[in-house]
Amino acid sequence: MIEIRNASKTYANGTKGLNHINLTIGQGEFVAVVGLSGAGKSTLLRSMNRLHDITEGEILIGGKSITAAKGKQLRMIRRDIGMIFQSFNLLKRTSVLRNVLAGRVGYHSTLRTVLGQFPKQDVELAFRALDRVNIAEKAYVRADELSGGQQQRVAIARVLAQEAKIILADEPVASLDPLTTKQVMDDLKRINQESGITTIVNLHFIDLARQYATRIIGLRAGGIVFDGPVSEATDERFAEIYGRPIGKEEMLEEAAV
Ligand SMILES: Nc1ncnc2c1ncn2[C@@H]1O[C@H](COP(=O)(O)OP(=O)(O)OP(=O)(O)O)[C@@H](O)[C@H]1O
Repeated sequence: MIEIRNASKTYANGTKGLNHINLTIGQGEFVAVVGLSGAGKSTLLRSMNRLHDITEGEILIGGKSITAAKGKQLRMIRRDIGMIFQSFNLLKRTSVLRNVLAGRVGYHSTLRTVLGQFPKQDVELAFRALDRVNIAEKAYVRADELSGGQQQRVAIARVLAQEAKIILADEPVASLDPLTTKQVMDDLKRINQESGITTIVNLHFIDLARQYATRIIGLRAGGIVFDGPVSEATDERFAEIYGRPIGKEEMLEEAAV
């Protein structure tokens, strides 16, 4: 469970990224966060694993305050949270398998991981993870030789190898074409359903949000302006979230034409 209590984030230059956010997300939910560029979607996601420090309030992960955690405590909380980025964030010149094994670094000493000494069980786990996203045959290929969609699958496999309980995906499909977008979203959804991993995805396209999420959170100027099931996220509500009628650029199906 993720609990966000009265969280605000003011950047050093005075910009308000988050404005008094209160939110509870239960284990196993699939949540899409939507809103215009600059609404605070990335700030919200990155605050959840403390890539950003909030300036007010508190965030609890599984009942533990990540806001207050330090050192080992912080590392232990972060071990349960997998991140997926628009730009994949892989070690490009390194094999797919090593990239997936990077998900295991939180479980071992730094020396062991620097030397690349992962136990046999980790390697087996990494292969199982690659299998779940259908790219086990690419294990020994260099990451930068894969297509964008395949690279994002490696990033998903890395999170699976990490045995994360929460996946935070910050615009995971923004660099992908429409077909690959659907494949990656299908992978995320299947993993959410099979393993009950809480999944929070920042999405630009509202048709994708409706198709894949069970709950939609709309942000505007750092605040929550909508929080409800997909059935309530009508075009009218989206227009309220965006502060204007929804346009073609917010629909994958139309943007793809
Ligand atoms: N490092 C930073 N320093 C100052 N302001 C920032 C910083 N990062 C983000 N902001 C500002 O905080 C607000 C929220 O940005 P954020 O990136 O979270 O929005 P977003 O909804 O994810 O938008 P996008 O889809 O464009 O990434 C914006 O006004 C943005 O300009």
